[in-house]
Amino acid sequence: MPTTETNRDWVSAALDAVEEWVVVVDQHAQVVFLNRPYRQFLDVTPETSYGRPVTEIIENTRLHLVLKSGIAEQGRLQEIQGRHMIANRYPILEQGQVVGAIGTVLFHDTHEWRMMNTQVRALMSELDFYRRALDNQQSGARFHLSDIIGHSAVMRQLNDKVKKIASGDAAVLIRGESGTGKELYAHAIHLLSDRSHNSFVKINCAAIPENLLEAELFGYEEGAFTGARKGGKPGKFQLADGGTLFLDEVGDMPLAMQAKLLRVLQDREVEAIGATQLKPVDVRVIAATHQPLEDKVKAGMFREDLYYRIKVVQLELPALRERREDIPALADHLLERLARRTGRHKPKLTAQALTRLLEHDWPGNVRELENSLEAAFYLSHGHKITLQSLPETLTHALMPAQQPGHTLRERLAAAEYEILKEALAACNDNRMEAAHFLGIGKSTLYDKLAKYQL
Ligand SMILES: Nc1ncnc2c1ncn2[C@@H]1O[C@H](COP(=O)(O)OP(=O)(O)OP(=O)(O)O)[C@@H](O)[C@H]1O
Repeated sequence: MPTTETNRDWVSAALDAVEEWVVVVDQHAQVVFLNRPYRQFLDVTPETSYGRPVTEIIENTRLHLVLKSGIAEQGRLQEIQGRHMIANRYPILEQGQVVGAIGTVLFHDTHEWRMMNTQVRALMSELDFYRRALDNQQSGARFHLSDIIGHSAVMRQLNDKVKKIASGDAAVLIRGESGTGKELYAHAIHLLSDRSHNSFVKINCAAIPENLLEAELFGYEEGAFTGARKGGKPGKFQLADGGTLFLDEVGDMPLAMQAKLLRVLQDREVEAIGATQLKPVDVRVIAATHQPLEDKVKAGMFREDLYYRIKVVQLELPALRERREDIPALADHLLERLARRTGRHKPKLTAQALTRLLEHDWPGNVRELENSLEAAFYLSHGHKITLQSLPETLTHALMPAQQPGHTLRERLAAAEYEILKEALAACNDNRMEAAHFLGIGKSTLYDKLAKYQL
């Protein structure tokens, strides 16, 4: 059994062998140990340094402060003899009492640190690239119900409903404003269902030109048209066979395609373009929309029979402003995700910044929160996100009416803001109706609402 003395020698020898510089102080902030590389850099010996106050031996040290606060400091910049270093400092505890402190200097020069950081970042972005490529290839569901953040009453009710309906085969229509998490829920339902071991396939009905949508959905046979791929191509329905097909932005599907989709859903058979035979498919459909489909049905732009077929179960996702109590947890989760992706520390939101996030109306919902935090994350210095690091859309969300200017442009903007607010109130926040009421197009209204953060 080695004695305490030989143990101590052994530990000193071990600490001398590492590249990092190590310093240990007692509870009076006097040096009790400096490893050899650190002694060489400081040009001291044990005889000239041990027992002396650390502040006399190491320039800009904070070990004496760590002794007082009992709080560790990590990754701090420290300048010694004109060189910048990255230092870590930890209190040493014995039975809950601070009995000393230990400091390490990781990179002796910020250049060394920057090189390392650049390498890590390059690796992380490479990893991100391959992860995304893999996701696209598998086209699978990635998000579980547990990945959906929200403990507000409305979210708890929603999640209870999801658990009840997920296992069946009923068609689900997910409704909610843009960025509320409709796709996330589609993933979660698939993963909770009996189809989870089969494919989850997504198609965005708004993003694919009308003339290509049929081929995308139902596939084509070899020679079906000029330019058709040799061997043909399976459609999303065939790819999702046994699994789930997620029809995003279903409200934007052209009428002709709606008729074909309805037939497939009723007969459970698909006919690829150029095929002579129908093929059976077993697909559960989850559709999503940010538009009021009833209005589209009334306007003759969406088939009523298809509407009833896809909305066997309806899920209404709340806007973020209707569940503000979830904002702190969501912000924390999104910052954690950013930190993991970039290999940086997760910054903390200052109280002021958090208050601002809680006040904002979030027309773009969780996606807007995510984008705002990402911008702030890159703008912030150190470990904090302050009010100043938030994007201008949040900090300058002072409405024109609150700050009426003098110029014609400012006064017109203030009047426009008031008119929009009144129209929304008169139409119970129904944007389609408000656009109609004001005699402007829907997209013009959306642009104006975004401009004034309404
Ligand atoms: N409750 C939530 N918890 C965690 N992240 C969320 C939540 N809701 C949304 N997000 C994140 O917000 C972003 C937008 O979500 P998603 O794409 O599912 O919204 P969407 O309603 O389908 O939007 P759109 O209608 O514009 O397609 C995603 O990055 C998603 O991960």
